[in-house]
Amino acid sequence: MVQAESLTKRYRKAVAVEGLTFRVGPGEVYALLGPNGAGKTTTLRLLSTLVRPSAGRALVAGFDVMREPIEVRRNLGLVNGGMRVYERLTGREVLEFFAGFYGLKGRAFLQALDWVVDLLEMEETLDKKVGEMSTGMRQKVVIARAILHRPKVLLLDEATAGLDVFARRALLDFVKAYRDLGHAVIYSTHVMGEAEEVADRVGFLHRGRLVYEGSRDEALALGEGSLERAFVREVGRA
Ligand SMILES: Nc1ncnc2c1ncn2[C@@H]1O[C@H](COP(=O)(O)OP(=O)(O)OP(=O)(O)O)[C@@H](O)[C@H]1O
Repeated sequence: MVQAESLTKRYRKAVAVEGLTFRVGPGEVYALLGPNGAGKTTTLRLLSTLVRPSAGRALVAGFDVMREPIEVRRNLGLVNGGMRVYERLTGREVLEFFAGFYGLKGRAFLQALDWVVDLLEMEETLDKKVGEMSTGMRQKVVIARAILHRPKVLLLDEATAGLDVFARRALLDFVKAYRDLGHAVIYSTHVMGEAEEVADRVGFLHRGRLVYEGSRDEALALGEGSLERAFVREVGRA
């Protein structure tokens, strides 16, 4: 579902991502782990066609991010921590607005709406203004608008930032549920405990390079039960 080969992004003064090669299959959560500045956000921006690679290539659902950006976007959902939502609209209005971008109108929109409302248990957000919602409700609206078109690939970038314990729980459960529908999920975070829970495989990013990749269980064994220990050990060796 996602295939990156020697993916590289250089800025004038910095190399954000260098020679990344990894794959994520259907029904798999791949956790991209690294501290701030490791290159996680840049990797997700490259995959979502928001920035162009300096070298290498990436395919999303079989489409090339450089040559077929529209098809890539059609097959992709992106959730950032701290995404803003129009405060004056209700949940339903936000979703209707975004559905328009995906060409979901009339019956198709209502079907998509039913589907996300069921999946995210967000009935109560539909007639409420975003400005009057709890952070957990807002987060559901943010996720719902990212998946209305049922993307095969879902990218989450520090998506639990600023969430309380209930909202975080709901998000982690949603990630697993979305994976169980057979979709590919890339979960980027610096919070190792979250990856321990949701990841099938993990990749450790350090200064733009993938320094380790393995199944969650392999990584846990490497760190004697702790991903954080495994991370520190592998980064130390790199
Ligand atoms: N537009 C840009 N121009 C110049 N340098 C950039 C740009 N975007 C990112 N970088 C640099 O690339 C490196 C990786 O940044 P990136 O945001 O991808 O890291 P990250 O792992 O997502 O960290 P964070 O969690 O802080 O966003 C950093 O050194 C950053 O300063």
